[in-house]
Amino acid sequence: MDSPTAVRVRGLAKRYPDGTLALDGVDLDVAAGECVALLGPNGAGKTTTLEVLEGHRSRDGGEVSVLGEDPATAGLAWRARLGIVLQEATDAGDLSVREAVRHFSVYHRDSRDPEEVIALVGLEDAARHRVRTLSGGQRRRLDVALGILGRPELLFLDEPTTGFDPEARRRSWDLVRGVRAEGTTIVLTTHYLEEAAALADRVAVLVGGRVVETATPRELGGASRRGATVRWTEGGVPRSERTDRPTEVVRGLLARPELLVEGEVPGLEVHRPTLEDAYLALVDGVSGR
Ligand SMILES: Nc1ncnc2c1ncn2[C@@H]1O[C@H](COP(=O)(O)OP(=O)(O)OP(=O)(O)O)[C@@H](O)[C@H]1O
Repeated sequence: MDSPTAVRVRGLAKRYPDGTLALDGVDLDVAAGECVALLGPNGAGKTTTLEVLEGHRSRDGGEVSVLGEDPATAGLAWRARLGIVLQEATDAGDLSVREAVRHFSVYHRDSRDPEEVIALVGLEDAARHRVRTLSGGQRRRLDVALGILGRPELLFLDEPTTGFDPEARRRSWDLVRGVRAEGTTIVLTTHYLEEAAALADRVAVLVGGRVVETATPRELGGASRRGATVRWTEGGVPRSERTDRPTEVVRGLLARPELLVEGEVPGLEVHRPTLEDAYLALVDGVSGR
C-alpha cells in the first residue's frame, strides 16, 4: 500500500459476555484518504468492528492500530482526530439544530464554523427547529454534521443513510464525497450495495465475524463478475445464455430473421453481474446456504 495506513487490524477477536463470538479474526487495512465500506449481513460484526476501532469497545484478541495508536489505550488527543456517527441518533432533543451544532462545536479545538456545517448537510431551513421535531433523515444529517464538526482525519459512519428517501441518500453521498475530497479517511457500514459502489474505494465483506473478501466495488467477486447473461424471448418463451461475448450472442440473434419483431429481438437484455450479485454469491457461499 502506497499511502500511510490509517487503520490496521490483524486477527481482531471479540466475544460478548453472554458468549456471542462477534468477531473471529478480522483483518482490515485502510489507507489514509481512502473510503472503505464494511458490508455484511445482520449480525456479521460490522458495528462491533467500528466500536473497537473507535475505542468504545474492548477486544479479546488481535492487533489494532488507528491513526498510529491502539484504541484501547489512546487518549483524548487521539479521540479528537476522529469523527464518529453512531447508529443511534444524537440525543439533543430540546436544543434547536443550530444550538446543538454550536454546543458540540465548543468541544473541538479547531471546530468548523457551525453555520457552514449546517449548510453543508443541508439543514439551513431546519436550523431553528428543535432536534426532537426533525424527520429521521434530518436527524441523520445532524448526526453527520456533528461527526464532521471537528475536521476529523478519520470519520466512522455506521449506516449513515438508513431510512433515507432516495433523494436524501444521494445528497448525503455528495456530502460524504465532499468530506473525502478534503482528505478525510472514511470507514462506513451500509446495507445498500449501491451506496458502497458510489462511495467506497474498497469494500470489505464481513460474514460471521471475519472479513471474507476485500476488493474494489468493481472487482469484488473476482471471476464470478466476468461474463454476462443475454436474455430474450423466442416465440413467447424466455431464453437466456451465459457468455463472455454478449455482443456475439446478440449478433447471432439478429442473424435469425424469424426471431425478430419489427427488427427487434423481443425481450432483449444483457445483464452483467452487479456488486449486489457478487455480494450475495459471496455471503451465500460462505454461510453455506
Ligand atoms: N452488546 C452485545 N451483547 C451481546 N451480543 C452482542 C452485543 N452487540 C452485538 N452482539 C452480537 O454480536 C454479533 C455482531 O453484532 P454487530 O452489531 O457487530 O453486527 P452488524 O454486522 O453490525 O449487524 P447489523 O447489520 O444488524 O447492524 C451479533 O451476533 C450480535 O447479536
